[in-house]
Amino acid sequence: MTASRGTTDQADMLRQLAGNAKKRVSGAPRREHRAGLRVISVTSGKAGVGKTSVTINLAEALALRGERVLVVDADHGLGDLCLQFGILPSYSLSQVLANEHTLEELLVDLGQGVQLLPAGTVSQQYHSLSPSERLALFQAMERLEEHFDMVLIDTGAGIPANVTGFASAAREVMLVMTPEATSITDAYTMVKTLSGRYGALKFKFLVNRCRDAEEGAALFRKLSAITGKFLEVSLEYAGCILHDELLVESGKRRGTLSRLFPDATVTRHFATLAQQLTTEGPVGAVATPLDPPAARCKEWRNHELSS
Ligand SMILES: Nc1ncnc2c1ncn2[C@@H]1O[C@H](COP(=O)(O)OP(=O)(O)OP(=O)(O)O)[C@@H](O)[C@H]1O
Repeated sequence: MTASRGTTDQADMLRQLAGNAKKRVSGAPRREHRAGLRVISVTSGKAGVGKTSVTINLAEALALRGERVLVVDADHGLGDLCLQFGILPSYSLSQVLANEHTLEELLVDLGQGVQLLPAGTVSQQYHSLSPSERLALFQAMERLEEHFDMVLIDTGAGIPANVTGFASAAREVMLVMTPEATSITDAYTMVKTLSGRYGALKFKFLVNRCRDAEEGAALFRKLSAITGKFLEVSLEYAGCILHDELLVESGKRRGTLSRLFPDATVTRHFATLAQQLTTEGPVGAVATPLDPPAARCKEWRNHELSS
């Protein structure tokens, strides 16, 4: 199959998929306050800044607000959520792609209204998947959409294509950074790469491990000033999470803040972040490079399929 033929086939398939998705959405019972599924990638320019901690605690805070949340663990590093929670998935993605099991069977119930899709090995192998396997993966992910209100994708760090591919698979990108010397450079590189590679135009920033709120806001102002000079992107400030040893403690105990420390200040910060996200609606929308009518209908972007 030639590349252009493959692209046409995929575009046809996507149009069909988009049509099906539309039908499902209009026919499926939806929570009244939901405008539709929201997919947010949580990513960073650098490893170890707290993506996984932010993802899982934000997921629980969202679930406590009544959202049905799916966490996609697309990080195959040490921050792998399965490793952190001591979970051994029953099936692998290759079995799903071979139609031996469904993606639903791969889901792990983390409790508190949060489900986990352990996809770490997928992101590792992502770019070795054939176009038809990638299509099968996104089709399978689409089938999950009616079960959830929010999807948070915990990606790996940095700019390898397997990381940025997952990071840009969502309409919204939340970049996590910390107040370290290299943080601004790393975040800037990530914004430049994502916007250059995928046309991502808006990002939401969360500063983690701050001393105080002013430190987070100051860091964001610096980053905005630099990106404003060199890049045509829109940045939004999500706020900051203070450095708090309770996060380390909850990680050690393989738990989460809302379960272990429901009344702690840092737990309230996550609740506030969840509240902002649910009340303000989608932010940081990513431009869609695909055929517009098909792309508009899809929350899981399939940009790789067109290449
Ligand atoms: N706000 C915080 N205060 C104190 N410690 C934190 C905070 N956020 C995260 N940590 C700690 O920092 C360490 C790294 O966090 P985490 O694994 O979430 O980072 P990550 O960005 O997902 O890492 P990786 O890139 O390796 O996947 C963990 O020990 C975690 O408990």
